[in-house]
Amino acid sequence: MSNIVYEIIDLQKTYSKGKKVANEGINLHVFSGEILGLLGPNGAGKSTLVKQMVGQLKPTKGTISLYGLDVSKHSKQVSRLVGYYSQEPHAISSLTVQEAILITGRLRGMSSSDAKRETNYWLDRLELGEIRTKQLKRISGGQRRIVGLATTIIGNQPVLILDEPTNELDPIKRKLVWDIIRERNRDYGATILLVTHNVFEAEHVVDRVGVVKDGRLLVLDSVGPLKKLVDQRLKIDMSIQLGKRAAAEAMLNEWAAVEVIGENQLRMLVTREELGHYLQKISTNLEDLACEEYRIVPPSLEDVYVHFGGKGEMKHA
Ligand SMILES: Nc1ncnc2c1ncn2[C@@H]1O[C@H](COP(=O)(O)OP(=O)(O)OP(=O)(O)O)[C@@H](O)[C@H]1O
Repeated sequence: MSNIVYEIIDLQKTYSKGKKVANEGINLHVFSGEILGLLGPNGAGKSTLVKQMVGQLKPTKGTISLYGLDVSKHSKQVSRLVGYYSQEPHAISSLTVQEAILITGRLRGMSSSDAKRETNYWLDRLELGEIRTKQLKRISGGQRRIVGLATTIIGNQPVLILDEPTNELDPIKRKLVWDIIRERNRDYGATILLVTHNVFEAEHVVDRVGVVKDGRLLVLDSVGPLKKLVDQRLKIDMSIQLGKRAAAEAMLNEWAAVEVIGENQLRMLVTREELGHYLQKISTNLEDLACEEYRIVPPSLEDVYVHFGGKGEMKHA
C-alpha cells in the first residue's frame, strides 16, 4: 500500500479573476505518519494551499488527491478523514464550549457516549473546564482557539491540518498545544500538516519543512539537510546593559564583525574553531562590555527560513 496521504500536482490558485496568483506550480507529497511544517511570510499562499487541501477552495489548475481521492469531488470523505484547524473563529458562536466540542464529535459519527467521554477528556486536558458552559462569543480569542483545537482533534481523524495552531496563545498553552501535536502523531499515528510562523518552536516538532514564498514551494526537505544549506557559523548572542550597546559594539568590532540584532542585543558570528577563543575574550571582558548575558546559538530552522526569503515574522518562545 502506498504511504502517500496527499498528492498535489502542479497546483495553481488565482483570486480576483486571475489577477492575484496565490499558489503556482506546487507539487507536494505528504507521507503517512509525518509532521510536515509549512513556513513562509504573510501572504505567501500557505492558507490558500491548505484550504484547497480540505476542499474549501477549488484549485484553478492542477489536482489534489487524498488517499487517491480527488479532494474537489469527495468533500464528505475529506471531512471525515481530515481534522482542519483554520485561522477563522467558529461560525456558530452562540454554542457553549462543551456543545461545540460535543456536536463536532457527533457530526463526525461518534456515538453519544463516546462523544461525551471525549468532550470531557478535552475539556479537562485543555483546561477548559471552568468555561465549559460559556458561549463561544463570550470567551477570549485565545480560549476560542483552544476550543478550535479540541473540535479539530475530536473524532481521531487520521490527518490533521493545523493552520497556525499556536497563534495568540500564552507560552504555557503553546507548550500544551505542541505536546498534543506530538502526541497525536506519535501515539495515534496522525499525519500532520502544520502551518506556522513559530519557527523556533516548530523546529523541535516537524519531520520535514516546506518554505512557501510568493505562492511557490521554494524548498522541501528534512530539518537536518535544510540546516546544512545555511551559514554554518555559530552565533554568540549578547545582551548588553541599556545605553551601553554602542561602546560594546565598538569594542567587539576590534576583534571580529558584530551585528546589532536588537535595542541591547549584539551578535558575533564565529566558526567552531574560533568559538573557544572568542568565548574566552568575552568572558574576561564582561564588565567592560557591559554584557549581562551571552549564549551560543547553532544554525537553526529560523536561519533556513530567513535564507529562503522570509523576513521578520518569526516568533520566539
Ligand atoms: N479571497 C481572496 N481574494 C483575493 N486575494 C486573496 C484572497 N485570499 C487571499 N488572498 C491573497 O492571496 C495571497 C495569499 O494569501 P494566503 O492567505 O494564502 O497567505 P498566507 O501565507 O496564509 O498568509 P498569512 O501567513 O498572513 O496567513 C495574499 O496575497 C492574499 O492577499
